[in-house]
Amino acid sequence: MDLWTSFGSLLGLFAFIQTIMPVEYALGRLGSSLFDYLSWYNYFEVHEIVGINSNDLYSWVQIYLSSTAFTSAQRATLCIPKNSKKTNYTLANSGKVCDKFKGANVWWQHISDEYRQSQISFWGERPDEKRYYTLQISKRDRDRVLQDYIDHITTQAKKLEFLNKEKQLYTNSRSQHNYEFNRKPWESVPFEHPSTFDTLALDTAKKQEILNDLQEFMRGKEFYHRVGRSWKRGYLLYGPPGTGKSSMIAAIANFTGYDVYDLELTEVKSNAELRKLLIHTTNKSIIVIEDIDCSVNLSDRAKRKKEKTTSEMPAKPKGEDEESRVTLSGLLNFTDGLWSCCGSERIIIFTTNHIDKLDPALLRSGRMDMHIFMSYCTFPAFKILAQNYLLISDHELFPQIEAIIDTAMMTPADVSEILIKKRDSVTEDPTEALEVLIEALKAAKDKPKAKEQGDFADGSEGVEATDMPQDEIKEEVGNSLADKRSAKQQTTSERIEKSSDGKSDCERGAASNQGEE
Ligand SMILES: Nc1ncnc2c1ncn2[C@@H]1O[C@H](COP(=O)(O)OP(=O)(O)OP(=O)(O)O)[C@@H](O)[C@H]1O
Repeated sequence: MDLWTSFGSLLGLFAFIQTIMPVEYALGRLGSSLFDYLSWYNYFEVHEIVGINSNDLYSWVQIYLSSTAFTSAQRATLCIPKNSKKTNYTLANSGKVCDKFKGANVWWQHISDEYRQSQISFWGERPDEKRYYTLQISKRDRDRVLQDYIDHITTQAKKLEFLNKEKQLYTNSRSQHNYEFNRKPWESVPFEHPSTFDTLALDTAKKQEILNDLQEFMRGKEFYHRVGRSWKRGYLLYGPPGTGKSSMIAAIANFTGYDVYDLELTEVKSNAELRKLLIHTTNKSIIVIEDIDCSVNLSDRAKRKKEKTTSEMPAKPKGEDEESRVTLSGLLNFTDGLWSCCGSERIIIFTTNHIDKLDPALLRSGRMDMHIFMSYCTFPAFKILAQNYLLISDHELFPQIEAIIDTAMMTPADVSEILIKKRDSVTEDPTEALEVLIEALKAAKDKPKAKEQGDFADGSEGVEATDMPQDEIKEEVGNSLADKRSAKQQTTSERIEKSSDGKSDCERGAASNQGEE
């Protein structure tokens, strides 16, 4: 009798439920609950949209599943997104893949449902797409691996996203007019420079030292935090034109995967604008100021003060120009002032052909942590170029080249130029290319005398070598004396394009920024 009473009550309850929800729905829910209860597995849905917001986890899962390990899926969607060269791989609708984590098997399925939006828009009711992933995991493994697995997916996806991200090359160079209206401090294009540490002609030990330094820096988050320093590193690249300073920057960008901000200092009107530019750079980036000696008047303050007192020129009223242009102190604040800490994992690179012109304050450790001398082409550097351009690692003419290359003082750019013209010999015999190079090296060896007399074949003039004492330079940069000599000697061989007013771009850039102190 009791049984019949209970059955009657159940029917009553069922009738009541039926009045408030459709019967198919009730049966469907009942069926799926029963299925969930009896199944060996748990199912988790990761929706693309939660409420009105996009779900980050959906994107991470998508990136994670698109990694090559998952090309085992039977159904996949392939596409090449606009502005990308890489093929994107995603699970097709209802496509399923299996993954393994900590000994457990998990299955992912991608579902894409079309459904009618409940809201009536201006155009009437319209179908929309509801996309989500279903994660299937055995109940036995769920508590043991689920949280770790989700963390693993997020970490891996972030890494993949960073590696696959197209690097950008930013510049602040634009007219004042645009700047006022745009209010966008940087503009960018995809960064596609092919230079890498493999193609860079540089002594192996020096190359390795730089690579180690970069690696230490990139995994130094804990370290920088522990010692209370902001996570940034400064490199000063100096040496004659054509020794690979720009190529080195590109190689660093390709190695780290960081975006490059090429800061055109002559376009920056004030310290405040410089600060604004700095704030608008992202983490994991390289901020470059090329030819820094040409951008602002950064010559040694002590020297300039001395020059001022000996000259009869009346001093400018204090602060007259401070607000209207970038000053040395503004630049120093940019590199290690309070505002420089507003981001992390940043590399600042300055390049110069005239290290002797820079104020020592700019060179001190903490600002420029590593001073890298880009030298004339040495024999080990030549061997890298020979490998790149002629695909040879040895040749019977190599000893001849080794004997004269150091005294010839030829830049890697000049050597590359000769080898590139003779690249046809790759398919035949590289001997002709090497013979032409030997002739050029011999000619270059005899050239310094002519250079000192300003007797350039192309009509450009040599520049006065600096009178800065060697021990002073050595103290500043801590590199070998011989290297410094070469760095200074390059000033005599530098080619500067003269315009009709007789001034070089460098001279004009520096002149426009003079008198800031
Ligand atoms: N060390 C190098 N390794 C490989 N290629 C080099 C090297 N140096 C120069 N080159 C070649 O010469 C070209 C010019 O070099 P790059 O612009 O990097 O020199 P730079 O020192 O930055 O010159 P500048 O001071 O005039 O800007 C490069 O495109 C590259 O082909």
